[in-house]
Amino acid sequence: MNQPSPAAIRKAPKVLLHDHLDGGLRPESIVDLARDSGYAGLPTTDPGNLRTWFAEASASGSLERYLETFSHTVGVMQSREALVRVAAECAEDLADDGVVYAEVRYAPELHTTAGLTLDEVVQAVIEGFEQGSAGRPIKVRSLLTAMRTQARSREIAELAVRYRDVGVVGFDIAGAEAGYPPTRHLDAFEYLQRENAHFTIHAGEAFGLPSIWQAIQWCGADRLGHGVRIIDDIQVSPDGEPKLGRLAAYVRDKRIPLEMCPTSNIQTGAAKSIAEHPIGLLRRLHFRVTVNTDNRLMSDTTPSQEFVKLVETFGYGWDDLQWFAVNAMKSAFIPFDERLALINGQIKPGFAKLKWAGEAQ
Ligand SMILES: O=c1[nH]cnc2c1ncn2[C@H]1C[C@H](O)[C@@H](CO)O1
Ligand SMILES: [Zn+2]
Repeated sequence: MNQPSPAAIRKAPKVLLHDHLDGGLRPESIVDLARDSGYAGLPTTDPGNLRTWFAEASASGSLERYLETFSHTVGVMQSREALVRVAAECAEDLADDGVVYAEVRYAPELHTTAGLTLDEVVQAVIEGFEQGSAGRPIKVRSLLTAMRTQARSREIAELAVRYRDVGVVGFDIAGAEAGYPPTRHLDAFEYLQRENAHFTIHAGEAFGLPSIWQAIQWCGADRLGHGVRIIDDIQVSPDGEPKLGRLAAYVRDKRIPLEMCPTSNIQTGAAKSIAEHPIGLLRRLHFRVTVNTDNRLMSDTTPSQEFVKLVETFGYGWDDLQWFAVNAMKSAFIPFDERLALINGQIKPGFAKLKWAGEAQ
């Protein structure tokens, strides 16, 4: 079996569960949209400099500072046309990078300052994903996010349920984590559970175990956004023997998916480096780990790039990469039969072809 090169990783069928729509704009489009809409707040109107600006401004070591840069992307995503364009380009860029299935999230409440209704926002994004996916081997679905610092989670949860059969597959909360625990939005989560709806919660990124514990045991999260701090509940003895605390054991036993985003975690200070990122240990311990981008613009990354970094750092081979892709597909919020069809019809055959490329079968 050959080793995964960056070019081959790009061709591999990938699955993305944690990617923010307002964190993945093309710099060229931000400049265009700012000009068309009269948004005057950009730090520069040169697309190359803008790309560098986002990456540098996002690498402060603090989630709160990381989130400040979103004012510029959200600022140019206030019209139907802008949302359709950004969503279509998102689907195109992910398909170009070899992603076969993506759940892309955004907060509808952030896109209403120029007068769009929440429904109009959701419809525009669905339309954009459909446009960008047409004729490309990718399926893109929406997750609706409520901002945990605001008080609209129940309303957004209801919106997610209203659009569940036409492209929205789940719900999430995001934004500053410290001081805004998941239980603040318990009403929304209980509503979603009664509706048999799916949701993930950003937890264990900028706050520790209590946030993860609440997300799972109080709120009933199906998946964890990041969840890196679960490492605080795992002790490794000097001889390398791991000991899992009760919460870590629960997360592993229940196969709760961790939506890990290595580059973003380094920028926000949730991990020191790729080599020290908990993903290495969690993969070894067979947690249900998935690999994601979080914000391709702010983190100056792509799904392939995240895998390239992991291959370089941990020496992962094709079997590891396939394991991450299958884990992610199993954890998606689309129906079981559709997940199975993607695993057997696209992911496994795609990896088989790459693994043995150039070698006798
Ligand atoms: O990694 C993150 N943690 C918490 N909140 C985040 C992260 N990435 C993006 N967000 C916020 C900023 C966006 O405006 C919002 C909706 O996508 O979600
Ligand atoms: Zn995120």
